[in-house]
Amino acid sequence: MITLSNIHKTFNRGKASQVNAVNGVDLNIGDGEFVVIVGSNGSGKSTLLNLISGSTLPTSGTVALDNTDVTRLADYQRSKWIARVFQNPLSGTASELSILDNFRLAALRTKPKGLSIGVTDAFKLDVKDRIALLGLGLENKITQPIGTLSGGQRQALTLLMSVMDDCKILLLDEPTAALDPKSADIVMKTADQLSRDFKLTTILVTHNLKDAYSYGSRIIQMVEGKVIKDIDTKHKQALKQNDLFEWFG
Ligand SMILES: Nc1ncnc2c1ncn2[C@@H]1O[C@H](COP(=O)(O)OP(=O)(O)OP(=O)(O)O)[C@@H](O)[C@H]1O
Repeated sequence: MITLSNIHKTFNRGKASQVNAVNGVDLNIGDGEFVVIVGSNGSGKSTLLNLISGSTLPTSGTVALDNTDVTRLADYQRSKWIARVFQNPLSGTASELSILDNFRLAALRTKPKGLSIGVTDAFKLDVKDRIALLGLGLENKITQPIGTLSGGQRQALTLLMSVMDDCKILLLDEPTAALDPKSADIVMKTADQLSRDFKLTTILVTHNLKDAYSYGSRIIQMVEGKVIKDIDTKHKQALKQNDLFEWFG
């Protein structure tokens, strides 16, 4: 589903501030894998996600999604494959608009410009059914401005909205970093459930090793822009949580 071949990303090339943020990464991620990327600050995790999403283009190397070379495609041109959720719960939604209107906008994300989606009874029912899956009782609040919800509720809805339109890849960049433990738990469980229900290929960047252990089918460690450890599904299954803490702690 995702193939990175000898990817490099250098910022500020030729200047004193030059950084080799991603430094020769080869990675093959198969359909339906839940990959967790861990590594210390500045090791290149977010840059790697940006290279996959297209919000950053590589200095060299290639990116393929679903066997299509997308190396030179911008992020909006990759949006039919990719949904992305960031750290800040405010970044994925429009505060003043109702939950329902936010879902309407999300449904339009990858549709041709000029297309509109009316808030029909069928659409409302579909949104309510999807929200009910979260088990947070938010299906009865769909006319409420989304800005009135807690960060965790909002992030769970952002996740749900991000997979409204048949995308295949879900990129999660520290989606729980700004949340309290209970909200973080809800968001991670939602991500896991959506990933399974929609058979998504998911990549999570996190500093939380417990989440990495609980949710990852594969765990990758980055250091200085390189992948230095890649624990595949078979080895992950045999792994104890403590092993992970010893390696990365
Ligand atoms: N747009 C940019 N311009 C210049 N340098 C950048 C840019 N984006 C990232 N970098 C640098 O590239 C390196 C990798 O950054 P990146 O954000 O990918 O690391 P990270 O592993 O996600 O870190 P963190 O865990 O702190 O979020 C860092 O040294 C960072 O300062």
